[in-house]
Amino acid sequence: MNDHCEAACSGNTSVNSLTDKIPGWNEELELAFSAYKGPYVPGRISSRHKTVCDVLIPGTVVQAGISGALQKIGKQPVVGDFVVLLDQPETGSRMVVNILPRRTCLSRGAAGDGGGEQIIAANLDTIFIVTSVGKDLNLRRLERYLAIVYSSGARPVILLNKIDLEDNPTQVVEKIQSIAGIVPVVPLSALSKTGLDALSPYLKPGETVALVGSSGVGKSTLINSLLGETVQKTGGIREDDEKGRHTTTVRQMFPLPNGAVLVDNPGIREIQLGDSAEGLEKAFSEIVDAARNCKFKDCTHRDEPGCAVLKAVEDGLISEERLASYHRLTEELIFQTKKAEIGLKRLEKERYKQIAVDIKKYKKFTGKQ
Ligand SMILES: Nc1nc2c(ncn2[C@@H]2O[C@H](COP(=O)(O)OP(=O)(O)OP(=O)(O)O)[C@@H](O)[C@H]2O)c(=O)[nH]1
Ligand SMILES: [Zn+2]
Repeated sequence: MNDHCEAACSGNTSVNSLTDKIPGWNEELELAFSAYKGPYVPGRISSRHKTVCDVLIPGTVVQAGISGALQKIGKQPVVGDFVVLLDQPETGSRMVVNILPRRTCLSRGAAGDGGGEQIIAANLDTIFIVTSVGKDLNLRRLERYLAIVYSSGARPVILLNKIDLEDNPTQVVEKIQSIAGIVPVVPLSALSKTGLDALSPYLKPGETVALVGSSGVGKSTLINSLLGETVQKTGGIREDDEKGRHTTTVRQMFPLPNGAVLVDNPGIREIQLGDSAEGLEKAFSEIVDAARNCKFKDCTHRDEPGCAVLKAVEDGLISEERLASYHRLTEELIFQTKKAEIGLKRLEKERYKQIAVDIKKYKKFTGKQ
């Protein structure tokens, strides 16, 4: 009996054996997968290429295609997805046929005219928002990341890296904490490996953790330090491994010895504010709380009379920068939503145009006017 068949067919023991072999596997997934029998095996997407995926199955990583049925309904497996794989070793065919329910979803506003959302990773438990001391530290950028991470459903943790270069790290942590609310801020040095112990509560067995943050803040260095080996190139020079090549296996999931897993790929690194209305509210919860007392329900907190948010700014309870940042991100969100709507309307218009052409053709064909 081969490894994955053993895992898929061995009844009650399968949850445990799969938890060991597919990081993040749990009873809920087991239940969702129980509908599948026979040549189906469970797996987790460790890397996504244009038309194929690398799938972690018990004991190994295999490459698989995506079933036509799945593509037809517009379901695209992404890094971190738990999937159902139709495995037929005798024909050498492997196909992702379904995606098991996602716990969390990291998305971004899709590039291009259509607007809309694009899911880039799934089932992330925690996202480390990495920043570093010095000129890279930008509170406004952190607020943006917080909004994105909140809306993904993952738990945000801010890492302040390169504290070996800072005389007063506590002061910098306090500054960040002023915008982070209840989100933990962890000072560390990825290079000299100080402070890494504070990450262990988030790197428990079965947990999936991704890293976001600007170029040069030390994400690759941190991954290498946590893994104790050089797996990611550092120094900001990165090859484009995904360029149309389907055969290279780009490592994007890095299992830690204890069973936790780090996820790192360019798509996650480059996230932007997408459909993050809910995340924005969580990232600016003190503004949302104050706004409950505004006189007008649709108050924009700019110049309305009876605005409780402006009053809180006046009283020094909320900083002007925070409110300005909230306004800026809200505007951005409205702009993106409008862009998406315009894209949809245009599609609709094109569809109607086509219908009109079809009707004309039909009338011509039947001789009716
Ligand atoms: N002094 C100091 N330097 C660090 C630390 N962590 C990373 N660096 C340096 O910062 C530079 C950038 O580090 P990377 O790990 O490549 O940064 P990155 O976030 O992966 O950058 P991209 O790959 O461009 O996204 C390298 O020269 C690292 O050696 C640290 O804790 N202290
Ligand atoms: Zn108001």
